[in-house]
Amino acid sequence: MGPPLDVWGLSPSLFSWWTNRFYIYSGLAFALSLWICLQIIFKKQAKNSQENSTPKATEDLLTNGYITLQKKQIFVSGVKIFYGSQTGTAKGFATILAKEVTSLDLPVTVINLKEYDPDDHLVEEVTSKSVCAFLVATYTDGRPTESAEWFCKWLEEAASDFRFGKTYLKGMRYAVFGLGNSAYSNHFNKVGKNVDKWLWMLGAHRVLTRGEGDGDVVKSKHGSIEADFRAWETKFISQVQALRKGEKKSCSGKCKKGKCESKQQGSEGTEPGPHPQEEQRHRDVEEEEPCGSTSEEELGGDNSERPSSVVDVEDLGKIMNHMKKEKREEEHLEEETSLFRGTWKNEDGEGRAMITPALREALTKQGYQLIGSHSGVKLCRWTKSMLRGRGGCYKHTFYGIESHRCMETTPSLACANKCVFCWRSARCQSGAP
Ligand SMILES: Cc1cc2nc3c(=O)[nH]c(=O)nc-3n(C[C@H](O)[C@H](O)[C@H](O)COP(=O)(O)O)c2cc1C
Repeated sequence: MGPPLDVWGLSPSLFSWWTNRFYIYSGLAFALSLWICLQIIFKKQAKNSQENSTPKATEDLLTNGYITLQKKQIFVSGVKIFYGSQTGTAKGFATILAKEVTSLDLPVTVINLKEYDPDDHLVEEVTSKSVCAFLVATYTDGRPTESAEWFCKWLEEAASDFRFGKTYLKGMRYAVFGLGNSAYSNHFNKVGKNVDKWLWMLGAHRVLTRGEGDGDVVKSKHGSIEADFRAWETKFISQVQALRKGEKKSCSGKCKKGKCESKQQGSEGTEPGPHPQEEQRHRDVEEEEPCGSTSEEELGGDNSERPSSVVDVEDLGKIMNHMKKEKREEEHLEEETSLFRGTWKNEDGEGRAMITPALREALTKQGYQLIGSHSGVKLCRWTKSMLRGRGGCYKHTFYGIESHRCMETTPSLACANKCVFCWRSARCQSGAP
């Protein structure tokens, strides 16, 4: 028994509170935790409803009382339409296409190739996020229009110049529509084919198979050059819409050989894939998937690789056998070669080294003997040819010069010109001092 109430001077109610204090404390603690839980739930609900009420890409999120601006990702910033026209057909098509693109609410620029300097501006397309459409006509002997002459010349040279490399235009997205007439069977649409091929060789990403406009109404795929263009234009617009949403069409295997450029390049690999419904929609619109296969086939090579700019004929067999390995090495070599212009130093840290480890490895593999860090030398392939009884080079055949006894050299590995064929070595071969 505890002491009597009077002893503590407590009233009976206070006493009962005191004896039941444990239950009262527990009750209070429970009520407090319940209140906290409810607060958390209400806050979460409020946040969710706010998130759902505004599109994710454009919303300004209220977080902890601070406004955070979330950037909208732009997949296509606009469309640039380049045309090479003589009698106005390509120009007219460019105007029609521009109107269609404008209706998508996308900025569009129509550019006459005559007023465009690829040397200054083409590389901008790598980062511009534009989609470039080329509408180019073919003229006599497969030549471009006067207005597109310089552009084509530049592109052709760049595509075969290893200094530009196979990734010069990586990131650029393009589609080509060629205008021609199949009556000129030998050169039908040659300019369109070439522009498509050269851009591809420079690493640009073809977003749509090349369109071929045929002025011969009998042979034209859609009945006329205008109909050919309309069919291509529909595909192009559909493709731009898909790209704009950040979609990347997958290959359904409809393209030739079942190969899809989008798979090979992977340059847009970060972009999310298409929704099944969207994909179906595109299939409905298109006769074939917009994956490019043209240039790869024209070049007759493995689709997985762009053609190499420098191929030693003697090593062709080996190169073919080790295509992928070579490609990796060439990229490495390209990287290392660019160091000549910059900061690479030799092992002693003195001045610029003339040969990098990667270049050394590549040249050794091609059969060159390296001299110091500056030169390379290799037995002329005609020497082997002569020894095998297969004849010598033209200098021997025509002029009796025993050039096969000479050695093919790369006089200076540090030469800034990087000519594909070195005339100094040619002089050496011909026996000149
Ligand atoms: C003189 C002349 C030569 C042509 N040569 C070719 C040719 O070699 N290959 C080809 O596919 N089309 C050739 N064509 C067809 C044109 O490419 C075709 O008419 C095209 O639509 C012209 O486009 P443009 O009006 O924009 O200049 C030639 C047309 C003309 C008038």
